[in-house]
Amino acid sequence: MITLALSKGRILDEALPLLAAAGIELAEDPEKSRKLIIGTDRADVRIVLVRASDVPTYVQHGGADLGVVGKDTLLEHGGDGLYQPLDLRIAACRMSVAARADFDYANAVRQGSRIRVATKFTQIARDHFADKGVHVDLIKLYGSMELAPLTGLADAIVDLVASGNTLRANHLVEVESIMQISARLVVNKAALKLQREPIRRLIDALGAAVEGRDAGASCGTPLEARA
Ligand SMILES: Nc1ncnc2c1ncn2[C@@H]1O[C@H](COP(=O)(O)OP(=O)(O)OP(=O)(O)O)[C@@H](O)[C@H]1O
Ligand SMILES: O=P(O)(O)OC[C@H]1O[C@H](OP(=O)(O)OP(=O)(O)O)[C@H](O)[C@@H]1O
Repeated sequence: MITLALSKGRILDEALPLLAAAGIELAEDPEKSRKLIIGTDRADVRIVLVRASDVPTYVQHGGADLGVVGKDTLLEHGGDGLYQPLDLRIAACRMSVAARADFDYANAVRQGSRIRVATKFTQIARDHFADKGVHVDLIKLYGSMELAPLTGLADAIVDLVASGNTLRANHLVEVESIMQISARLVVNKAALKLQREPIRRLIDALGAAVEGRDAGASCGTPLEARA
């Protein structure tokens, strides 16, 4: 049996078409069911539903053989015991620094001021500001980061940005992009040794599904617009 960990919401929504293209259909709709273990049309593959931030933990400790997880979550957790064979290019967004329009971030950086930064992504933020040589006081939050600069809790935030709608709705501006983010397939290293053939086949099928989807998406796009 191969166990794949997924989280409900955007990862599940965007992973399902890839799984289908790789020949795996879920036996029931996870958004409608309260079940946490969902079978598939393949007797040797099952899905476990966990919180997005728990996916690396499940895979690292063998609660699942594989998982789909955002690069942000993976960097925060650390990659110990995990093999990362595929960028699935789903749940795409970027990690950015944002602040109120009246906070002069560039000037604060230039002056060497200490900046108060609120974020759920403390590891990524710490590494980013250390690389830049910027002094920061990090304030750990678990959600609604956008509120922090509006209430005076922080000068800036480090958060995920996709359309930019959340920042705009809260009158914040993106002042620096840290990195592009997308979801990765992660595999338990020990499981890969023990079940090499079936797991390898699944990785290859998902890799082909990603390539097929992206080749299909670029068909019909004018050549000059293709990346
Ligand atoms: N607005 C967005 N657009 C596209 N991808 C996103 C967006 N926000 C987050 N993501 C990506 O999707 C992943 C899963 O996000 P999701 O909102 O489902 O879980 P979460 O709320 O961050 O996790 P948890 O429930 O464990 O706190 C994130 O880790 C990130 O990689
Ligand atoms: O640029 P946008 O398209 O507005 O997307 C960015 C928002 O998406 C994520 O939140 P999400 O919707 O996942 O809510 P959550 O963090 O509360 O789960 C992220 O934390 C931002 O708030």
